[in-house]
Amino acid sequence: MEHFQQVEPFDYVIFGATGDLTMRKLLPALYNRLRMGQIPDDARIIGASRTELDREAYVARARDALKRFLPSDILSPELVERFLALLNYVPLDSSRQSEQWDSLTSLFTKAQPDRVRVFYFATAPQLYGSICENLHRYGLITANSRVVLEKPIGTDMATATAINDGVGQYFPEKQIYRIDHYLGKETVQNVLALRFANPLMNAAWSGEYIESVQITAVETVGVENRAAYYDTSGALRDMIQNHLLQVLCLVAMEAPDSLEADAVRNAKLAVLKALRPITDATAATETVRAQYTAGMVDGKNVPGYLEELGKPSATETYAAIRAWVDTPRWKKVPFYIRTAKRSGKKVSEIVVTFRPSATTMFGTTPARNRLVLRIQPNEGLDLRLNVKNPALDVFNLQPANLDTSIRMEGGLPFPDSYERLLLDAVRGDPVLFIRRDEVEAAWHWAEPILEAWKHDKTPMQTYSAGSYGPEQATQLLASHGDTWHEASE
Ligand SMILES: NC(=O)C1=CN([C@@H]2O[C@H](COP(=O)(O)OP(=O)(O)OC[C@H]3O[C@@H](n4cnc5c(N)ncnc54)[C@H](OP(=O)(O)O)[C@@H]3O)[C@@H](O)[C@H]2O)C=CC1
Ligand SMILES: O=C1O[C@H](COP(=O)(O)O)[C@@H](O)[C@H](O)[C@H]1O
Repeated sequence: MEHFQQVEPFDYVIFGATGDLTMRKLLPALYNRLRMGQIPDDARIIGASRTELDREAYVARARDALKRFLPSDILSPELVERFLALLNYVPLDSSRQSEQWDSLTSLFTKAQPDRVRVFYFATAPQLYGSICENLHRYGLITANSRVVLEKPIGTDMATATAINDGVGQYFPEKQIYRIDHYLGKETVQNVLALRFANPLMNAAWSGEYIESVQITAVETVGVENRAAYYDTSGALRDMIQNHLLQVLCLVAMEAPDSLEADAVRNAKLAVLKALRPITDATAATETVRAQYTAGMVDGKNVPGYLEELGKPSATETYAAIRAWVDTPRWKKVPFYIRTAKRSGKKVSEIVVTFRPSATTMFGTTPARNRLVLRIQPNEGLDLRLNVKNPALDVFNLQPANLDTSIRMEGGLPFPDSYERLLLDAVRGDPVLFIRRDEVEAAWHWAEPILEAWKHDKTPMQTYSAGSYGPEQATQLLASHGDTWHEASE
């Protein structure tokens, strides 16, 4: 099975090796891929960060992280030891020139020059340029090297350009892998299968049949220990400019010629470029922003955003936007996007509502067909159709739901989105990573909204933690005769 094919031997250098992302996501994901037989025993994972640790101390941290972030039933002592044997650690301030780099370069002196080398930047984006400069200075970049960039790629166009220029000076675009973990989700990739492998869907996938699209990613967590980062970001930068626009692209794009990286990225780019600008003049009617106040989530009282932060802030923890894709396919189809912290539940989904049937033969108007693609949790899809109500002699209708779960073969749990992406970088397959022009097109659309918000064109609303969001978000849809789909429906 291709899914379980072993990749070629590689060296993965993780900058930011002691950080939250590495411990919570990257090491557990790599362990899981070793467990699946995809990582050869002569692969190497080299952690680098400033904290002075020897290899043993780093391995102890990694061992704890696996225990903490993976279910115990998948942690076999033998596999854990095999995984830990791949680890090395180098204390290194990667943004400065120093002899500390010699420890890293010495690990590569005997390495075959064509062995795959992945440099993963799990650290602050302002360091990316100087890390690349040092990688170049110390002769670490080879023809078979790739660099993986974590989000955020900037907080606006100017900062994104600075990051991309800084990295682009040392790595050609084809060696740069900008990660968006939503593209690593199986159920997000499934949008392509559903649309293009099913003539039934493909034929109906346009404004002729589709009335509206909703893309939701809401979560119960607040900003917790990431408050310092989040307050400089907010819902639009943190989730919409990247993850949710990428999902929108997959829903709205024209069929790519193939699944080759540039074919898919060109198709997504065309969507991003077709997004209707939202400006100071339209922000008030097309966008909603809000902050959570104290409330109850999962049966527990939780404080409001400003209380958590301990200072005033104009950062939104909720955003809802009515977006328009100005292409012939999507004429008159609103795309509603929303994201929230401290929502009543954690749900990511795409809801496609079809136009009503024009038939009058049943006396009543049939309910609209509706397709719900559950990204998470309960990964699957649900298609609402109309059938005859069998309990009645007269022709009356009732809704019938074709609901199916998407499951892993053999009942395996869904892989974490990082698993696939981490190894795609080794394989040299950038299809699920973001090209520079996509990042820029996304900022081109998002930045004027942020500007309008800065000018207070859209008032900051509030919502209670644990609720569905502010009333104004309901109004955003009501003005088009729509309602948000809430996952329990
Ligand atoms: N945590 C998460 O869930 C997510 C994080 N990200 C992104 O991933 C990146 C890392 O996030 P996160 O792990 O949370 O952050 P942390 O603050 O937890 O970790 C930052 C890491 O960078 C290291 N570091 C800082 N400065 C240097 C330096 N000059 N040279 C070498 N290493 C350095 C730190 O170690 P030391 O102090 O020892 O140097 C630490 O290992 C950020 O860009 C973040 O936006 C993206 C999505 C989710
Ligand atoms: O990138 C991010 O995503 C998470 C939500 O990811 P999910 O896979 O759990 O839906 C979000 O919590 C975080 O703020 C954001 O930076």
